[in-house]
This record gives sequence, structure tokens and C-alpha cells, in this order.
Amino acid sequence: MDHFQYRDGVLHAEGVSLSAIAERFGTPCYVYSAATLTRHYRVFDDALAGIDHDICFAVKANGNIGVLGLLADLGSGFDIVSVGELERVITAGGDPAKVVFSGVGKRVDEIERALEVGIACFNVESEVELARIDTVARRMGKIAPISLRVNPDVDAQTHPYIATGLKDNKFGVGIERAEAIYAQAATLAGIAIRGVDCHIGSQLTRLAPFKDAVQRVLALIDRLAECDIVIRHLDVGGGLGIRYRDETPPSPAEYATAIRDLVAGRDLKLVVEPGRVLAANAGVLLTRVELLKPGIEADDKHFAVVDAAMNDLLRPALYDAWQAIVPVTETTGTVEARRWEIVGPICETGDFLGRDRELALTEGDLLAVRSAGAYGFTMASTYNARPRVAEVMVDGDVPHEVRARETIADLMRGERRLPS
Ligand SMILES: Cc1ncc(COP(=O)(O)O)c(C=O)c1O
Ligand SMILES: N[C@@H](CCCC[NH3+])C(=O)O
Repeated sequence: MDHFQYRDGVLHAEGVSLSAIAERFGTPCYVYSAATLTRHYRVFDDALAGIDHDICFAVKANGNIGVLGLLADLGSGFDIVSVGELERVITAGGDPAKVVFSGVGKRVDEIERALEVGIACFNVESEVELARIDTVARRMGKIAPISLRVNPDVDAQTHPYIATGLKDNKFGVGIERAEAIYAQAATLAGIAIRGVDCHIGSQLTRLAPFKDAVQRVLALIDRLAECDIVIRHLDVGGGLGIRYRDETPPSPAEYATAIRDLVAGRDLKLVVEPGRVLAANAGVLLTRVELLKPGIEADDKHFAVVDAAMNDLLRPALYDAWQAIVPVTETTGTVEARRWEIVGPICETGDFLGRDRELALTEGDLLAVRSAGAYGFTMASTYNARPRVAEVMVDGDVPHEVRARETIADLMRGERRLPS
């Protein structure tokens, strides 16, 4: 069930109207539904019932403390890519023992902090990184649990900027080199081999690439067993896509069943790192129409300038991504619909949230950009000296401000003129 529904003609997040949220917290603002997040987590978790598994939510999709705290309370672990994300998890009450640490450039201080709090596993992305982790761990008198992120060289059939499992991507190591690197890892006193990891891309809408990747990794696990290298967990990364428009991705249950069938009968714990599929459709970006700027009628290109921009939601500008834009108050037919370019006030031609959208608009109208709960706020910037927006989480009938809107003073914090 969608927790963003029209009631009496007004779009609600659970029991609270988005117009009331705009009134109270201002616009633009991200609005999340606690019930949707909970349901998405449970659907995924239930789909994996029966196999030993950990769901490690990808913090990069949504790192808000309110979101992480809710997921932590549901039992979620976390996939992080920086010490900043680790501190967010800890602040939110997440369990470091359920944290996996991915990323191609982990710094020494980040490795130290992760060892200090006792994370579950480092997803190692290169031999040089393996050596670095070993050195740091030995210096600290610790043993670092690791998985090697292997690159199974499958085509994820997604946007090239978010495909990560091809040979020429920067991520992981070529699967053909993995045995030699594991053999090397087995000799290192600061390293304990735990698993194998792969992540082939994001917004995947077909099962075949996932299955191909898992099969290739399972074959590697068999080859490693022949050399007495025991792999205890298989981390298949994240990447399950969602429906933004007309995509037909597999359901979490179909995805989980497919992977479960492949690992059935093996003594392996399954780790998954979903981001988008848990968070995207649990959030909207609420924005207000500032100005309507009709263009030349013959060109049929008219601009609705809204108060949110590419700095608040980058996906349309960066990937030419399509996200639904809907009116908060259902239109009554008094205003004629026409096709609008929904643009922000930033000085970039690429500053749009949606193009060619048929909407009946008046100045001051509220719009909701849907599917904005993942890679929305986390990719926001302060370009054009625009403070980052508020985040509100609705839980039943109560809207909670889980992040206050930044102020102009926040933007200038720490800056100063040269001494005169
Ligand atoms: C290593 C890793 N794990 C998990 C994710 C989460 O991906 P998604 O949001 O597509 O589920 C990503 C991002 O694609 C990633 O790079
Ligand atoms: N930021 C991307 C996904 C990249 C995933 C990073 N591993 C998006 O909005 O779709």
C-alpha cells in the first residue's frame, strides 16, 4: 500500500497532508513516511526468511539520522563508504557489528575508526587497500575481517554512470585475479578472510545480471574451497531497481528467491546492501511554484520555476532521470493544463526537475516530486548559496522534523576574510 495518497483532494503522507507540512516546515522540504520505510524493510526481510542473512542498508541512499534510527530499530545493518557514514550509523543507534565498509579509497583514519568500533567486514577493493588494512590492523593489535569485492564483469544494463560491475569500472578487482589475492590475504596477520563481495550497479530492473554475477562468485567460492580458503558470507551488494515511471523491476521477493535458489544448500550467510529499493518510494520532495514563465506559444515551451532546484535533487540533472511530479492539491479543472518545464532558480540550463510535464499550474501551487527518498537529500549541495532543505518524517499522524532547514549562517560557518 502506498502511504502517499490523496485524501479529500490533497496528497497526504500517512495521516498528514503535505499542505500542512509545507505550512509548518516551509518548502522545499523532503518528506518521508515511516510506515513505508518499515514496510519496505519488512518485505525485503520476509523475502529472505529461511536463509541466514543480514540486510545492510546503503547509507549513501539516505543518511538521515531519523531514517537510519528507524531501520536500526528494525534490525537493519548498514553499508557505509566513509567514516562520516559510520558516525551517522553510530549516532542513530546502529550496531557497528552489522556494518560493512565499501568504497575504493578508505583512508587510514577511516580504517582505524572502523576497527576501533568493530565493524562486521571491510569490502576490500584492491590489493593496495588490503595491504593498508593489514598494516593498520596489526599496528592496532587487531584483526580486520574482510571480503574481497570482485568484479564479475557482467553488464548490469543500467545507466552507464551507475553500472559498476564491468571490467573497466574502478570498483573491485577482476574476478580472475581473486584467487591470488585471497591466497595473499591468507598470509597476512592483520587480516581474517570472511566473505566475497560484489555489487554490479544500481537501478537494475532485470534479474539476469544479478544471477550471472552470483553464479560467477559462487564458482569462485568453490575454487577457493579447493585451496582451503573458507568463505563464510556472500555479499551480493545492492542495486535492485524501483519503478520511477514504467520500469518493471523484479519484486524483492522475486529477487530474493532467485538468489536463495542459487545459494541453497551451501553453508553461506547472505548479505545484501539495498539502498534505493528501501528508501526511494518512501520519500517525496515538496516544492512550491514560485513563478510561471510562459514561453513562445509556437515553441510550446513554458517554464514553471519552483523553489527546489538541482542542488536539492540532482538526479534529473545528472542522469536525465525521470521522477513523477504531481500536484499536492488535485486540480479542479478551473486552470487549463499545459506542458511545463519544471525548473529551479539555479543558473544552469541543466537545472530542471522534470521536462515536458502536463500540469494545470498556478503560482503558489505545491508539487511533490516522487521517489525522492533515495539519492535525494544525500546528493544535495549548497550551490548558489542555497541552504539545504528540511527533512520531515511522518509517523502516523505526526510529522517529525528529522533535520532542520539550514540557515544562511550555517552556510558561512568557518569562513572568514583574510586578516587586514
Ligand atoms: C557498494 C554498494 N552497495 C550498495 C549500493 C546501493 O545500491 P542501490 O541503492 O542501488 O540498492 C551501492 C550503490 O549503488 C553501492 O555502491
Ligand atoms: N546516485 C545514484 C545511484 C548511484 C549509486 C551509487 N552506488 C542514483 O541516484 O541513482
